[in-house]
Amino acid sequence: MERLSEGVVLIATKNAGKVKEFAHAFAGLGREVVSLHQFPELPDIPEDGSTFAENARIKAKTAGDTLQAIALADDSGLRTFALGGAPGVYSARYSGEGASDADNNAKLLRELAALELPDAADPLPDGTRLLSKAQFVCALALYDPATGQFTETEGTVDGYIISAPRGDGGFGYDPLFYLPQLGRSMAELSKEQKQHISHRGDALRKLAALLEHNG
Ligand SMILES: O=c1nc[nH]c2c1ncn2[C@H]1C[C@H](O)[C@@H](COP(=O)(O)OP(=O)(O)OP(=O)(O)O)O1
Ligand SMILES: [Mg+2]
Repeated sequence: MERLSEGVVLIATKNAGKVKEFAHAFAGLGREVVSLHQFPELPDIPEDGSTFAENARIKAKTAGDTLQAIALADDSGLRTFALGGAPGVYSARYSGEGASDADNNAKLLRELAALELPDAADPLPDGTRLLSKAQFVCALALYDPATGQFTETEGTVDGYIISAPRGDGGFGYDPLFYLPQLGRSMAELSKEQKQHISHRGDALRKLAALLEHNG
């Protein structure tokens, strides 16, 4: 098993989109990241918690204990107002186990269309409809196997689900998540802009503040 070198941050994730965002954020602090892609022999971690925070703790503890390294885990997802908060903690497997981002986005639009609700706000100039208020949530858990302690934060960002995808940046539900204050979808932002506004950026800044405060 590959040894973790000093100063490298272990991110307990297999999501390539998250890895890119953490790599960008930690590069600003002069740190490199490794993800679970570097440890293919580790079995998949069951995410059977009922909250984002619980799932983040499960992933951080399993990876941290197994690899005997401080581990940072991210459990995140989308809450859609018109769907009573769905897909929530089921965001990654909304359209079934092993679902692709495209499958999940298609299901989200199908479910919203089936409701036949009035739009949540006026359409965009090109006719794209704002179907529902929505929120991205990111729970972060940093776990130290030497002490058994967790440091945890949660970040959010509010927006709208739109009727047609925009942009090709980011990952997951980003092309369908519209930020009215920027007039763009999350997938139309640069890495810097996404980090500035996103649930993950929010949670990371809160984590940095907490670690600084706790010494
Ligand atoms: O910034 C984001 N932009 C768009 N979509 C996002 C974002 N953040 C989370 N999401 C969606 C993707 C996935 O459908 C679910 C996360 O599920 P979640 O279990 O936390 O991650 P995952 O299974 O992809 O990787 P892993 O558990 O190995 O970290 O929410
Ligand atoms: Mg997952």
